[in-house]
Amino acid sequence: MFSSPLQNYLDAHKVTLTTTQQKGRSIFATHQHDRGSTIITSQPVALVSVSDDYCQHCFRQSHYAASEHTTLQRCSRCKTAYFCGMECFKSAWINYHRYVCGDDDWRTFDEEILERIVCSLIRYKQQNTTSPAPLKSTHSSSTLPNESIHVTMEAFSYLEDHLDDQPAHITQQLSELASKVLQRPYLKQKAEQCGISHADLVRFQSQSQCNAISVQDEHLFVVGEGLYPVASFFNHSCRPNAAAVFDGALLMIKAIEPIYPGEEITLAYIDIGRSRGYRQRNLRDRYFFTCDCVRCSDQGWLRLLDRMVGDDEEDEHEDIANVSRNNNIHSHLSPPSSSLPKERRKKTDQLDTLRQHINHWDLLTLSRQYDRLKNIHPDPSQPLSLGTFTHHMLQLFTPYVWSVSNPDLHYTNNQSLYSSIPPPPPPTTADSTSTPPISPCSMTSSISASLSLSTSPPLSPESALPFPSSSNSKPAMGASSSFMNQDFYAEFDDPLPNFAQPPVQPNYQSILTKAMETCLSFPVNPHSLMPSTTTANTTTITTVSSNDTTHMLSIPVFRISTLSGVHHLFYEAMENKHWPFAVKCGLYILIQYCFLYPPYHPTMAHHLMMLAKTGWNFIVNDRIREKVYARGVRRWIALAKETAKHAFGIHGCHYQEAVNLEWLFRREHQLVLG
Ligand SMILES: C[S@@+](CC[C@H](N)C(=O)[O-])C[C@H]1O[C@@H](n2cnc3c(N)ncnc32)[C@H](O)[C@@H]1O
Repeated sequence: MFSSPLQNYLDAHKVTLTTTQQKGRSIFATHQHDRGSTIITSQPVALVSVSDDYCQHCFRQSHYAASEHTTLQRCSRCKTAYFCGMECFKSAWINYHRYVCGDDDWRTFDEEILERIVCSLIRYKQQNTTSPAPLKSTHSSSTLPNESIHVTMEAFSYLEDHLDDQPAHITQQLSELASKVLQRPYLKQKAEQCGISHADLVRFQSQSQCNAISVQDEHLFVVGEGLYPVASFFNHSCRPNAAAVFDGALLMIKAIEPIYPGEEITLAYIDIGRSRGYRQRNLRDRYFFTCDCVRCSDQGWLRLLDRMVGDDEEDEHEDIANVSRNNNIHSHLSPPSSSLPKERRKKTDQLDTLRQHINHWDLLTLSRQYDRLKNIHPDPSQPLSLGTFTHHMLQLFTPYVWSVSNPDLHYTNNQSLYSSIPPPPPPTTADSTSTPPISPCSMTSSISASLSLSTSPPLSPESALPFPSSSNSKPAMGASSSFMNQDFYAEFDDPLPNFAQPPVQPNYQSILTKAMETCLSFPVNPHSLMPSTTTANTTTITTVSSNDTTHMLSIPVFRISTLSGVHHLFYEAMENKHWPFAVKCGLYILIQYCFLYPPYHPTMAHHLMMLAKTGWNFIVNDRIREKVYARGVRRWIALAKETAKHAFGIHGCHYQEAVNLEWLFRREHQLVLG
């Protein structure tokens, strides 16, 4: 039987394309895909950059992925486009740049995507021998067949367009756009010669709207938009088992759970950290379906979640939520709601309320109380506060969420997850016999943060401790075992807390179900200051304001509105280097993410890395020596490393940063453990 290039390509990657009645074409696994494995890569048929900081062809800052330095070169003709090297410049030139180099015409985003689709199609139809080189992976040395242009274009020909579902005014806009693009001098004649009509362009644009994907850099910032035909076959779930991450502009679909033969492989098209109302509206308006996943369906095991976090869009602070939430996979987010001055004032008040709650949260006391070994749990007759909620849930979620499904994290033998990864070189260059000072991690206002090893003064003379390994000398590069095999993570084997008795089954689903049931069992405070359209848990504290008037302040602990606000405060605190405050925000966000995202989701890996760095800066800058904090930071580093390894891969910046931070922590841990 004849098999097409696309079929062969999918077969080689152990997946199959099947049509189901409910979802149309869907991708199913034919073999097991381990967590962290790259299921497939996908080449774009059209790609638009929205950032000048990256090569406009491959979306990297340098031709050499490992290099931290930007080495972009400017096109000498138009002096506006940047490329990382000659190879990318040539490919971009063949693709599209030759048509627009020096052309000052302003194009909308949709116009540019459509032009690029038409250019790719013309080139393919004309069987042009000067094809641009496909994007290459810097991450893997896979022996699987690369995606040929035939595979990409065959997949493109099948893309869902939903043209019949588009409202009339949108169809009209698509038609106007198609006419405009067809007027471009470099397209008009060629399109005609290739038999590409106005109706085709209308369809392409409609396809683009329900298939295009936001391209993100490693820090989850959106750097462009692309139409990736092969990746477009994956359907959506609000609890996906795979995620799209990018190696430059090359899209990689990674398994974030073990996926077994016969299982459908799903991605999230929208940010799953949003309310049910927001998700449903976006999926309906842009993708024309009603989600029936385990979280959205009335029968799904995760159905309690939206009840807990609030399922109305009103539960969200749209503008606050947008501060750092650009991690939705598919683009064309609806614009943020208009912010009237009154609305703004309300939100500022809500942030102030949150700030007060976080200031009242006694991190040290609660960290000591909610120790898994002590089996403390909050008074079931009182509503939970931000602090009690966070510390209570931390016992249940970490490290079990990660470790139950991952024997590596049990650390019962020396073959831990480090066994194949050499430790980083000691972070000193000048004198290999002296120990460099302990230093904080740099955290700029952006999410991007890297280890800064040379700028900060030593913590104290005692910080220059020898390595805590059996010998007092530094480990040789590449020698992992003597460095990593102590019971550094022994506390991960703590017993379950009392409230998880009888023991929850050792799988993620039962832990999460137990956590949701526990949270919903706490009483609700009726005096909430936040929007309240559904039942939500709130808490009350008594505070004394500056003019000594006692106020009752209450917040809904689990709600997405609260998460959005704390998210905002987390970034604010990091920017102001207010580490204790940032740590509290980071812990609360982690717990909410444990509910909202699968544990190996890229958003989770990214947040864990931020939390690890925040924790490290807290103990270093504030010269903290409490053992309970050291344990916490150690845990965040381990989990950041573990999650980043699976979500982004060991070549990604998060994993490398976690390895470096672990190295620093281990070197200093005698100091911080006292
Ligand atoms: C990116 S495409 C995915 C592939 C698509 N099923 C196809 O046949 O080409 C997106 C479209 O797939 C369908 N789809 C994706 N996820 C779905 C889901 N969970 N339930 C129902 N339809 C879904 C919707 O029609 C949506 O507009």
